[in-house]
Amino acid sequence: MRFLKGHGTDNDFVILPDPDGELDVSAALVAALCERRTGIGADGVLRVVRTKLCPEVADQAGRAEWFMDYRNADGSMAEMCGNGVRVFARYLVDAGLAGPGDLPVATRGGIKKVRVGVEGEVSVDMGPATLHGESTTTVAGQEYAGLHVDMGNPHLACVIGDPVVQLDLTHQPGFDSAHFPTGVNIELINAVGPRRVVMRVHERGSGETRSCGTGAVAAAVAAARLAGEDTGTWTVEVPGGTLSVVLEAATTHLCGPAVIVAAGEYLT
Ligand SMILES: N[C@@H](CCC[C@H](N)C(=O)O)C(=O)O
Repeated sequence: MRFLKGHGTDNDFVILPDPDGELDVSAALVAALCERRTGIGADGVLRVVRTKLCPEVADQAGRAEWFMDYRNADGSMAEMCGNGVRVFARYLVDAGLAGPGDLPVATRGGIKKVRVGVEGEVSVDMGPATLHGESTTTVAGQEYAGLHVDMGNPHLACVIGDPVVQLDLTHQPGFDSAHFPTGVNIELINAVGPRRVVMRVHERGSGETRSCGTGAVAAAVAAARLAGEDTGTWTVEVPGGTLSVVLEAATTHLCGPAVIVAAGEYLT
């Protein structure tokens, strides 16, 4: 099975080219691919398939040729992946399957318009953030309050006073499963300067990752709200690098590096 490997600020993905929809990508296969010792190793899988071949997103087929079939490292499906869609677009352009410029990509969270050049950073119009009130998480016995931000997928974005670099995120943080019945991505955030935050994230289905694009937008939204702002450009520092988030009245944008680093053959 042919694969490529790519990442955006160290949020890494196995890319499976499947233009004609021939692969049977089970949850077990995804988990095996993502396993860091016995597999290729990744936070998730991006299957690259023509939208018209996928009944679950058939309504998007007239507007986006390619569907990002995203899976978390445990094999579960997610609606959206902000870093993933930027890496996905980088792959399409590098492979000659799409031209540089504005590229619509179908996702379970709807069509996302990605702007990708022949080289350089990749940005995406992430759509509006939807707020659903507040909730709490518990990390190593400490409870933190946060904002439920929906970016197509669910986030609990917590701006906290404790230094996030010192948190132990090796275990699943506690959360209110009545509030988040399908699970949640949890961001722990420090406001460190004007429109600048430091973020760590524990992702649903993948554990702690070194970056999360939808999470970065959720973090900017939560920090902006505390600052009494709802528009502006925010810098989000994650363990894997730096992302830029633009908050506008009607939408949000995410920008940062997205690179393809390897290609090969998976043998089992
Ligand atoms: N890393 C992604 C988010 C991937 C999906 C998430 N784990 C979920 O289950 O919702 C990003 O860059 O947004």
